[in-house]
Amino acid sequence: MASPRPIVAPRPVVEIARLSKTFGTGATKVPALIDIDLTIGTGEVVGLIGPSGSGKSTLLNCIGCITEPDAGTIRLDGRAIFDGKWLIGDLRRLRLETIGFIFQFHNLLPFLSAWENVAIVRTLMGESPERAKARAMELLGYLQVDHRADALPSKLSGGEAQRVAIARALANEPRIILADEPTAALDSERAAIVIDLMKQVATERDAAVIVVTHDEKIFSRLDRMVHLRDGRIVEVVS
Ligand SMILES: Nc1ncnc2c1ncn2[C@@H]1O[C@H](COP(=O)(O)OP(=O)(O)OP(=O)(O)O)[C@@H](O)[C@H]1O
Repeated sequence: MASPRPIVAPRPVVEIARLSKTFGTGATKVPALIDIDLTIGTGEVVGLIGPSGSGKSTLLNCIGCITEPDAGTIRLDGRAIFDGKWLIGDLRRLRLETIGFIFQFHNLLPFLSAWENVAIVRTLMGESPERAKARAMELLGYLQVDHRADALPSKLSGGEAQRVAIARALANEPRIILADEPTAALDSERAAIVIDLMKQVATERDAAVIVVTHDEKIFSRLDRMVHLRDGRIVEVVS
């Protein structure tokens, strides 16, 4: 009999303090994030909610080390990443090792099969092609889409493509999964399955999942909803 999974207290994976970001200068100045404080732990699926232009994508991109904040601090998986400036020289490698990205329109490479789209992440990390394929097949199996491993993205349904995209986001065993409108192209049932899968991934793999979404049909499945308005957190609903 398999031994039960030990109960582990959540630990912070994303720690943000007083984070600010302004785009442009002078008359075109836009404060996109103002004094953001947010801590997200293992096992959590957190939604970033708010009207268009409220700063959701900017916050996701700062956590993903794609956009450089102006001020504040970011710690990812216990490591200081930003403190008024980047503290890590190779941000590309940091992203490759720590973060999995999932996008609205899955962003799979159209000329690679489902398994190749997943395996490429492992080969970029230096793994041999054989091992990378084996790992890709395992992840596609975990997401119950391995029967479509040889299909090109254009031949996958929306739900299948999003599962492959999640498998790809997991390929580097990230502690942090960032998803930008991952369910916008899916119907209610498939959207619910995708969010439940993310919750399963967060719990089983000690990861934190952050989802930017306008999709009201998934709100009830999120552990926490962080509401942004004009660059500030105005409400957090658990
Ligand atoms: N690269 C940029 N250059 C200038 N302004 C920007 C840039 N990116 C975002 N902004 C501005 O920063 C503010 C926050 O934008 P952001 O994209 O984070 O909002 P959002 O909540 O994700 O919006 P949406 O729901 O429409 O995607 C907006 O006023 C936007 O116009």
